[in-house]
Amino acid sequence: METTLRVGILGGSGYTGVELLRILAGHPRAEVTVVTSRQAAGQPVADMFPSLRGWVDLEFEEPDTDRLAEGCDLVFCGVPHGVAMHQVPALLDRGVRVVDLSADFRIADRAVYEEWYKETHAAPAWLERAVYGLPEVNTPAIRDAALVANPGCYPTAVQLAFLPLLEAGVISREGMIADAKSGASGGGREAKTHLLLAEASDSMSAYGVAGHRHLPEIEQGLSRAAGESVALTFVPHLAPMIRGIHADCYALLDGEAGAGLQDLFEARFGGSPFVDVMPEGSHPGTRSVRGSNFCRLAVHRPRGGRQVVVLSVIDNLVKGAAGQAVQNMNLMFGLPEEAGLDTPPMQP
Ligand SMILES: NC(=O)C1=CN([C@@H]2O[C@H](COP(=O)(O)OP(=O)(O)OC[C@H]3O[C@@H](n4cnc5c(N)ncnc54)[C@H](OP(=O)(O)O)[C@@H]3O)[C@@H](O)[C@H]2O)C=CC1
Ligand SMILES: CC(=O)N[C@@H](CCC(=O)OP(=O)(O)O)C(=O)O
Repeated sequence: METTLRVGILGGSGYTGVELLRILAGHPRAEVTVVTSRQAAGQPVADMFPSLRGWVDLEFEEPDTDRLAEGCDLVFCGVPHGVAMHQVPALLDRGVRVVDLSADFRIADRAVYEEWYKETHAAPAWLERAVYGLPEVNTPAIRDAALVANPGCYPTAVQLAFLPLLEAGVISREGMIADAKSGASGGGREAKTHLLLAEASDSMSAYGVAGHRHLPEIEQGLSRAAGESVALTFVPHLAPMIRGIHADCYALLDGEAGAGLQDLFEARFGGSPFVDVMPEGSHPGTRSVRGSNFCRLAVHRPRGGRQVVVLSVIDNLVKGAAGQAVQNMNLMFGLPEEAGLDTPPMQP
């Protein structure tokens, strides 16, 4: 008889938490047994999120390591960075496998983490053992991992766009640019002035141009793919939408390598169920992936010149967070990679 995986969500009242609950409600082999929130402890989940009435019959609980360790085979950690590194090791020590959605275990080099996150890392030994959870790169290691560091939303969109080009060595290491726009849910559910409707809607603004904390994570992934250090100019924007990331990724081709770019991308992602390489010259919108775990890519080479432009769209809460986390869970427990995730995007 097939067993059901018992799953906990630490930080279940946030945007990634409720997205995990939505996805897992339709998962054939996993059941959420514990969901935590300090502020909503004792409150039925469906009272806070009426969208889950009839699907989730649980109450939020205070975060408690014993309860999570006894009730769960795997815990998704959806708490802020700087918090996760204090809570994850105790679960791992109890034999629970963890997918951490925060940034705390994504950057292998402790000094780089501490420089960008302005925190002393509380669990450096686990930093070394964590597996970076981009399945399109790391599937074998993810299968065996105790701790998976789920990638950030911008890093997912940007890395998938550049990986085939770097792995094949067809672009210059100079002048790589990622110009990316994110929906407001990327900023989390906590009240923040710049995310108020009257601030974020009907306007768009760049931020973090001098250095966003996702830059070292993206450069780490791109450098691993290239086999040498890669630098990037990364400009994130807050866009007037709720979900979605649209990343325009620019690079200069080396020599005459451009002719087979479409074939290169199709071959690279031929075995990746959640990466869709669209017909050459397509313009995918964020709506084409909304609510789904897909990344859609479109390769352009304007006027047949040296410039290559790869458009990459994801839903920040799904392929950029909760969906990718479930994809990682599926790999860790030998389940079909698409389990719980094989639903089409929402249109409109
Ligand atoms: N939003 C997005 O698109 C993405 C987010 N992420 C990352 O995923 C994580 C969760 O993000 P998101 O859901 O947006 O964040 P939210 O701010 O929406 O939710 C945070 C959750 O963590 C809980 N929490 C906060 N502080 C603590 C604490 N000290 N101890 C225990 N629980 C705590 C909150 O509940 P309570 O305060 O009631 O305990 C809440 O459930 C973050 O690390 C984020 O950076 C990653 C990729 C994309
Ligand atoms: C629009 C917005 O504010 N986006 C967030 C990034 C999203 C996120 O949660 O990043 P981590 O996964 O690394 O935590 C930001 O720029 O900080």
